[in-house]
Amino acid sequence: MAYFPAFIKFEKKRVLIIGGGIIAQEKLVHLLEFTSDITLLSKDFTENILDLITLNSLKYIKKEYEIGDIKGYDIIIVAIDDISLQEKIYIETKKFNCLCNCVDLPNCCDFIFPSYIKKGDLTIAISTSGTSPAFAKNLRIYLEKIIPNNVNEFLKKMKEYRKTMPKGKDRMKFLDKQAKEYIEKWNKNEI
Ligand SMILES: C[C@@]1(CC(=O)O)C2=NC(=C\c3[nH]c(c(CCC(=O)O)c3CC(=O)O)Cc3[nH]c(c(CC(=O)O)c3CCC(=O)O)/C=C3\N/C(=C\2)[C@@H](CCC(=O)O)[C@]3(C)CC(=O)O)/[C@H]1CCC(=O)O
Ligand SMILES: NC(=O)c1ccc[n+]([C@@H]2O[C@H](COP(=O)([O-])OP(=O)(O)OC[C@H]3O[C@@H](n4cnc5c(N)ncnc54)[C@H](O)[C@@H]3O)[C@@H](O)[C@H]2O)c1
Repeated sequence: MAYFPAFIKFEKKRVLIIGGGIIAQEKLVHLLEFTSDITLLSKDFTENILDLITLNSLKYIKKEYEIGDIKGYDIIIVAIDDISLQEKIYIETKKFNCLCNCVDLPNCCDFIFPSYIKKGDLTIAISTSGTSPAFAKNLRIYLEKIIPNNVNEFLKKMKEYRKTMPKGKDRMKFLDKQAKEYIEKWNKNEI
């Protein structure tokens, strides 16, 4: 079944990453752009993860996973190199009101990580529904090069218009025209 693309508010959401290797590190780096309420639990951690823990004052627990460790968290990322334990943890998460992502098992993911571009208020998320993460990554690299760096300045202007102009058809038309003109200029390399 296809995944519904949504942007999740992380406010008041407690995140637990299980695992302390390369993939846990990649997921951590991405999550840190959106929240710092992240706890890590693992038998061991890479030096880079330990640096990120210190830099962002994150909580961490150095131990082997035991049943019950996921209790109290809202979002669980299972980034261990033990696939059968990933599945067991996913099944365990179903007893709790939380969302789980297992890095090796798309079938055991309530959500998947997209490849994404973030430039100020603009976020573009790319997913291949798990079919080809390598393609998602390379499409992200391609799009990153063509999206103008000053796009957030344009968005700030649009935000101001939406704040100051009265709601209604005239405002809708005006905003649509501004957006259309910005993209036309971008196409003509005039930005
Ligand atoms: C996008 C990105 C986001 C992120 O990680 O934040 C992400 N994977 C990235 C990179 C990447 N992952 C893998 C490669 C090697 C090449 C390849 O396999 O293609 C590369 C490329 C590289 O690293 O160069 C291997 C891999 N990945 C998964 C499996 C398990 C499986 O498929 O069964 C295996 C096999 C493991 C093995 O066999 O060892 C599973 C998932 N990986 C996803 C996301 C989700 C689906 C996203 C989608 O819908 O496309 C999903 C389902 C679950 C999840 O992780 O949430 C990030 C790029 C970030 C960026 O740079 O922009
Ligand atoms: N989804 C993706 O994007 C993606 C991409 C590539 C690889 N993978 C998969 O991700 C998994 C992790 O890869 P990695 O390179 O980070 O591995 P790794 O060996 O570097 O790290 C595994 C970590 O899990 C911890 N761990 C293992 N069993 C544990 C347990 N019972 N309790 C607590 N901690 C435990 C280890 O201590 C280690 O820190 C692999 O199975 C790999 O196939 C996923």
